[in-house]
Amino acid sequence: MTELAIDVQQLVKRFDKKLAVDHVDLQMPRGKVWGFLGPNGSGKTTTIRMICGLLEPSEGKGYCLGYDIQSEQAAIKLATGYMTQKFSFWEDLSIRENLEFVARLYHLKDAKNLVSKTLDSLGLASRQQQLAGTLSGGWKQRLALAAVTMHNPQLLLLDEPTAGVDPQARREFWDQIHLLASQGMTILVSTHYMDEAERCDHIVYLADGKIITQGTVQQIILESGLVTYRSNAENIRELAPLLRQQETVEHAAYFGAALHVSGPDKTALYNTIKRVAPDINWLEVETTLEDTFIALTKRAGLNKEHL
Ligand SMILES: Nc1ncnc2c1ncn2[C@@H]1O[C@H](COP(=O)(O)OP(=O)(O)OP(=O)(O)O)[C@@H](O)[C@H]1O
Repeated sequence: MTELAIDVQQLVKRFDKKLAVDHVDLQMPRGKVWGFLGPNGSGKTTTIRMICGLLEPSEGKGYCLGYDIQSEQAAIKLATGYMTQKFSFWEDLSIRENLEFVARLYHLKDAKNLVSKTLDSLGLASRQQQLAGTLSGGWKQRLALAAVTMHNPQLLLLDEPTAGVDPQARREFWDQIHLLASQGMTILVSTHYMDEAERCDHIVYLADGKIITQGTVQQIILESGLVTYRSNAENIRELAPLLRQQETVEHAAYFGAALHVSGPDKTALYNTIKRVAPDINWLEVETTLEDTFIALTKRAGLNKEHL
């Protein structure tokens, strides 16, 4: 068994003239939870689809669980579970019937028992007779997770699995993710939520198809070299646009009622905020992952309106 769950080199995907994925290298060890982050359209889904053999790369090569992504797609499909952004079910079938159908698709042995076990482990047993079409977002997502893990894949690829799901359901979903990881499953999950990113062993940040940075949360924040000041002053909203125009300010963004101002040079940043907003109290705070990603996206020349 290879040590790397994913080992791809120089992956490129072009859709006509659009370069969706731009020479991506990924070496992901087994048994870890990796997070895929990046603005909308940065290439996360396209990369995931190439890794699991659903999309032919324009260039590059690689292996998923030791299988060649360009010639061994069938083996990859059996060894992975892929939860797409818009997972779908047979709405007129019950939860149990949906899972039994999936079990048959994978030719799983002793399907009835396996479905019962899966229903129990994901807390779905009490609702097994409910029609999938009548489930709320959180329950649908649980059903989707059951469907993609029932064949006991070595690798789970989850594409924004918690989008539109309430905080309680998101937390429970992440408890399941960590449980599966503790049982040896490797998990790659794309997300826009910072709290979810912080629950990953390793983060890969993409912008415009390229990997901008990767590492643990601490490494990414440290390597950004950013210093951050915060103010809760009442009139700070009036000053924010002016602060954003300053050369030494790399980003200024609200976190609730507080304004975070970040830049790479501590002295220059402090001098700037004291010049622009002299009567306001500023407190140096730890740079957050969100501060870092906003600044990195800007460094890459990718404000949202450009995407
Ligand atoms: N089948 C396709 N045909 C043409 N362009 C595509 C196709 N699939 C993706 N793209 C383009 O490739 C780029 C990357 O898209 P992708 O869906 O991989 O981004 P993403 O990071 O997953 O975005 P999101 O966070 O919104 O899901 C986008 O500009 C998208 O419009």
